[in-house]
Amino acid sequence: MDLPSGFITQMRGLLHEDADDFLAAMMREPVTSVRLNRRKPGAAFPEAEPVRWCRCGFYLHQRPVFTLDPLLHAGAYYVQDASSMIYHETICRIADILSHDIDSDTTPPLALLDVCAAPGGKTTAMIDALPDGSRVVANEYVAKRAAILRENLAKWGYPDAIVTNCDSSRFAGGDAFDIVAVDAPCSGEGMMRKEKAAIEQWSPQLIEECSSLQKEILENAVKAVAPGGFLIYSTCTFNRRENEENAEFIRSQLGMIPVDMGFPEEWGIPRGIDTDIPAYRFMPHKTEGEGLFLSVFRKPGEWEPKSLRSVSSSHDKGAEVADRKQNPKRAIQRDKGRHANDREKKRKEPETVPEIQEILSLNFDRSRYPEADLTKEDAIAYLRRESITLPPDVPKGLVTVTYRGLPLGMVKNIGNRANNLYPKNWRILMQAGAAPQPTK
Ligand SMILES: C[S@@+](CC[C@H](N)C(=O)[O-])C[C@H]1O[C@@H](n2cnc3c(N)ncnc32)[C@H](O)[C@@H]1O
Repeated sequence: MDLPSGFITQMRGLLHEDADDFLAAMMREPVTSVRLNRRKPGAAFPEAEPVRWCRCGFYLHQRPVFTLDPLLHAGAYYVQDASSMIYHETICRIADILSHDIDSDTTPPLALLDVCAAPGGKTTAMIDALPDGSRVVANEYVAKRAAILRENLAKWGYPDAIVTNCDSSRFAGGDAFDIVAVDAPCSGEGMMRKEKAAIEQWSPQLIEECSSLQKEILENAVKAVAPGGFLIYSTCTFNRRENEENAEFIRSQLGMIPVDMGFPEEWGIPRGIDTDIPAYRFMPHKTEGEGLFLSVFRKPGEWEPKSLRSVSSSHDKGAEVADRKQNPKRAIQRDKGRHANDREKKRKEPETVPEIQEILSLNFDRSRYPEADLTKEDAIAYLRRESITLPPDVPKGLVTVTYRGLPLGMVKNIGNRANNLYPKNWRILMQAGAAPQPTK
């Protein structure tokens, strides 16, 4: 792997005597890590090593063929770079600050907006650190990526999360959210070990373009933060222009107050470079994981735990929130159609097939349908959308299929076989038997 010479020069200028160690670490293979879903327990990785800054994160010695693990599709864990898992601890610490503010031992449910959310790694990490009942809006600007985000969040199962597909300007104003996260599109220098494209696309001009897009997103995002609420700004790049300089922009131009998250020294996370703003830089020669810059800010004003308005509570409604803003007339007509559909559906019950989002949701009423727990082989066949055969004692009709007790989806059991109702566009294409890869 040849790093761009301009990038090497930039990093030598930033890191001085540390630069050789950094460049050597950039040549090493990335490590594989996973984060467990605290609300869907069931996954276990024996011999995994804990990630210091995330109690539910683990490094693996081997990279399993994740696609062929039904527990991944059930939402029991997420494959995530260890550095990004700092979002979990960041939300834990923000929640502590907020409960302290109101002299309470517990944090009330919060409203959180993730402005740049796809594919959903940081959203799911934040969800796991939020108190139950918190409302989450996960937004993604690129429509195709929003579809992946919707799938990943559905699998994670948190019921009070919605997905939107908007420009960040849609959120400017309203002061509605206790926490707003901007994990900004960036030049991706921190991903060079994992993604060849990050090397190929690198240029000083790209850094400039990213830096100004980030400022635009940040200006909008800050307007969505409630008084006394928090803004988290992160990138997966190393240059100061997109990192410390934008953190300075947030403080001086957007009037936000930097907050030190106080991560312990023994976690070994380097601080920001040439700045008095408390910021963290995950660097591969210091911390096990890819590059990440993180800084946290607070909006001036008194925080009140009141921000749970105007955020609806199902994935589907979420899509409509986005739609409605673009075309209110069409949304109203669709509403009329929906009420008629609801009546029709009621008449046809119990044949109505629940949406996959509902089946995977932690709120799914599992007593509504009989369940069949699948072997790993059958679970993979199910995820491939093949028809499977259930044991003879399973009732005919709609059946929830589970793997190690976690719902995967539904089938319509007709006795000698069961028709597969897994969503077409979610089906896995990989054949069984692919070999795991060593990671270190
Ligand atoms: C660093 S990625 C987000 C990764 C995500 N937070 C995660 O942890 O899984 C940045 C995201 O910003 C999106 N994006 C691109 N252009 C954007 C824009 N103009 N406004 C907001 N987001 C944008 C990208 O499509 C991408 O999904």
